[in-house]
Amino acid sequence: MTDGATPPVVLTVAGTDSGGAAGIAADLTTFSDLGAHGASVVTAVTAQDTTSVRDIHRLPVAMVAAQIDAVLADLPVAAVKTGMLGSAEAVALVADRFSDQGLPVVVDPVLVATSGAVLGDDQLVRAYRRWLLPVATVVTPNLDEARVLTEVDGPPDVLARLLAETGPAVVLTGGVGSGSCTDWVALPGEDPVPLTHHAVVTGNDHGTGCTFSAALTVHLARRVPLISAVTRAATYTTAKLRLSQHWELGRGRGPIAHTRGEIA
Ligand SMILES: Nc1ncnc2c1ncn2[C@@H]1O[C@H](COP(=O)(O)OP(=O)(O)O)[C@@H](O)[C@H]1O
Ligand SMILES: Cc1ncc(COP(=O)(O)O)c(N)n1
Repeated sequence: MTDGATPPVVLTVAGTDSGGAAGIAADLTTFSDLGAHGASVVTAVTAQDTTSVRDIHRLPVAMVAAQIDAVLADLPVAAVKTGMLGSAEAVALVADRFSDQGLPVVVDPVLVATSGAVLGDDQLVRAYRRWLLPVATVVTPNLDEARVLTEVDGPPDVLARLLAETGPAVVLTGGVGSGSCTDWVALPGEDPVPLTHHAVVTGNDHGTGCTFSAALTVHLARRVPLISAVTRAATYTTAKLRLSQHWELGRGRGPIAHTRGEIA
């Protein structure tokens, strides 16, 4: 982007993390870092730190709707991502509002926090399957989320293929092996493709999935083709993990960097 040019508008519909690692904090800093203007719709407020989620306050669905409507009525949104939606009603609302906008819709099906806290129940999982996956352009579950969504306990490529049969492209993230990570990309009706990159050995990975899906959303807003957008989002996420690799923040899984350090 050249200085002074109007940036693309990217919208996140997600929850807050009081510890500043995941959710809206991760999304807005990533949008900003990658040159997009971030709009944000808050679905839930979490009292959360690096060790746990202590409490969750879900906003009334009418307030979530009012925020979405305010943004859509005024700003030229180029792509949207969803994070923690918090209730089946919010999932249905988001599906309804974005089904006919003609925008890339990236769905990060947040069900469990890095700390292990459950952020979505069975009803929410059913709502994802019924309403939001059919509307999504790309869904970005990790292996646990893919298992919950498919109700199948298979390997990542099989789960990616199964999920892609429900409509969206799938990026099944985060198979961290010895020295490398493999994300599986599946398009409906095609063989899943593994994308492998360097793994950062760190305990500071709270907010990693949000950061990845936010970066992916910015690239899709700029109409970068999917495989290239996934590769660039993974490269960005890896650089941020490298930056915070040795940080000592919090007593649990520390945050992925949202600072602008020296990024190779
Ligand atoms: N230790 C790591 N080193 C490098 N990349 C990682 C590491 N952990 C996750 N990633 C990458 O970050 C992105 C988000 O993955 P993931 O950790 O599965 O998200 P989530 O927070 O939803 O579990 C993926 O591209 C994944 O490969
Ligand atoms: C508000 C909110 N949104 C998303 C996540 C998931 O992020 P992570 O998987 O890194 O814990 C989270 N913990 N809190």
